[in-house]
This record gives sequence, structure tokens and C-alpha cells, in this order.
Amino acid sequence: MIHISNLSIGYRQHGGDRLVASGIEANIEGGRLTCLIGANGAGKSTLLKTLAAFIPKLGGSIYIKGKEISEYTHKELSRTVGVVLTTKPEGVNMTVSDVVTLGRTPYTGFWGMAGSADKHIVNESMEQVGITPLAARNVSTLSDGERQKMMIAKALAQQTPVIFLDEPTAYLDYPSKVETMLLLMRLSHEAGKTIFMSTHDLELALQTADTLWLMAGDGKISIGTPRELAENGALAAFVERSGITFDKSTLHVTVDKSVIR
Ligand SMILES: Nc1ncnc2c1ncn2[C@@H]1O[C@H](COP(=O)(O)OP(=O)(O)OP(=O)(O)O)[C@@H](O)[C@H]1O
Repeated sequence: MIHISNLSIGYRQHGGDRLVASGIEANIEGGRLTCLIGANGAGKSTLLKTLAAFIPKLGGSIYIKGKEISEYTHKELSRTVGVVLTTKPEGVNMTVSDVVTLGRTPYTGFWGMAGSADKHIVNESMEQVGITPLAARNVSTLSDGERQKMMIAKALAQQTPVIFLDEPTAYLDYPSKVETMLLLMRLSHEAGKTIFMSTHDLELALQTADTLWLMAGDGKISIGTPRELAENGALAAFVERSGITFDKSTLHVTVDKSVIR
């Protein structure tokens, strides 16, 4: 579904580009849940924003459904890729249902009216993430987790074959994290969507991801199933510190409290 070739990501700055990672060669498969993990500052958000064309790539190519991302019109891209970022909408005087309805904009136009089919999709999307009781609430009154769920519902309402999510489980309570991961897993497996998300919830990612991308601080990316990255030592290299061990057979992280003595 997505083919990435010799991709360089980073930021254009006066006095030279700030390169975050380069030479990225990979595919992101449709019908699979792919989780991107890595330390703070490794470049996960930069990669996601580049794939979503929110920031320009510094080099290379990103093909979505065989077409280079730069060749997509804004409208085509908005019908192909849904994006959930971590930025909070400021001072928005809208209800939850209004925001989720914005997910229909690629089909209705910004000033267009949502018809009954659009409203049905909006209601279904809110139902899928469990925020129907919040539909009439003003966005400014939501908790961080409720807002996160609303943004996932908006991406679902957009009905795109590809969804990119930057830390979608960040503010959620534990059961909501699990429910969200299971929802994303179901959407990829059953609806065939291409879902690519970053997360710091390592153990959940290990249990639910079909494919893991592990971004090391040096810009290198290891890609494989959780078991493959356990077997080749990439996961241990990422998590293990004094007092933290990674069991590659059970995929569990253990904390040894005796190290604080
Ligand atoms: N607008 C920017 N201009 C220049 N450098 C930036 C910009 N945004 C981020 N960076 C830098 O790029 C690097 C990668 O940042 P990024 O936000 O992609 O990391 P991340 O893996 O998402 O981190 P986290 O897990 O903390 O969210 C960091 O060194 C960061 O300081």
C-alpha cells in the first residue's frame, strides 16, 4: 500500500537542514497494524508528519497506492490518508459531533452540508470509539483522553484506506488504550485499512502490532514482527538498562527493584 524509497526526513533550517533520519527503505502493508516505537526525540513524529505530507521530505519518495505523494491533489490525499496528531485544537467552539463531522469534509466540501449518509457515518464513527454520549459536548470541556478519542472518530469518519496516528493512546486510561489498539487492529484486519501509528506503550504494541518499526536514536529503523525484533536483539537493545530486562520468549519487560538499593 505504501512504498518508501530512500526517504530522508528532518527540518529545513537556515544554515543547513536538520536531518533526523535518511535512507529509509520500507513498505507499509495494507490490512496490517504497524506500530512505530522509539525513544523520545528519535524522530517518530517527524516521520509520521512527513508521511502525511504535513512537512516536506528532505529527499526520496513516498508512494501511496502506487502514486508519489507529491502528485496527489489536496482533495485526493484527504480521501486517501486520515491523520491523527497530538496537537490540541485551541479555542474551538464546536461540539464533538461537529468535529467528527469535519471528517466528512473531503466528500462534502468545507462549507458543504453533511447529508443523512454522512451523519450516519459520523454516528457510527463515534459509536466505534465509544464517545456517543459526548456527541453534544463542547470540545473545550473534554478531557485529554476524550479529545483523543474524538480525533480518532474524526479520522474514522473520513473513511480513508490509510490512517496515520501519532501516539493515539497517549492520554488514554489503560482499558481505553487496549480498546483503541483492538479497534485499530480490527480496522486493519477486517476493513483492510493501512494503519501506521507511533506509541510509547511498548507492551501493548508488542501484543497487538503485526509489524513493528523501531526507530533508534541514530536514525536507523529496524522493521519486523515483534517476535523477529525480539529474536534479533533490537528490542533488548532498545529497552534494557540497569534494572530493566526484556524476555524475548514472552515479550515481557521486567523491572528489577533491587537495583535501587
Ligand atoms: N520543528 C522542528 N525543527 C527542528 N527540529 C525539530 C523540530 N521538531 C522536532 N525537531 C527535532 O527532531 C528530532 C525528532 O523529533 P520528533 O518529535 O520527531 O521525535 P519523537 O520520536 O516523535 O519524540 P517523542 O517520543 O518525544 O514524541 C528531535 O531531536 C527534535 O528536537
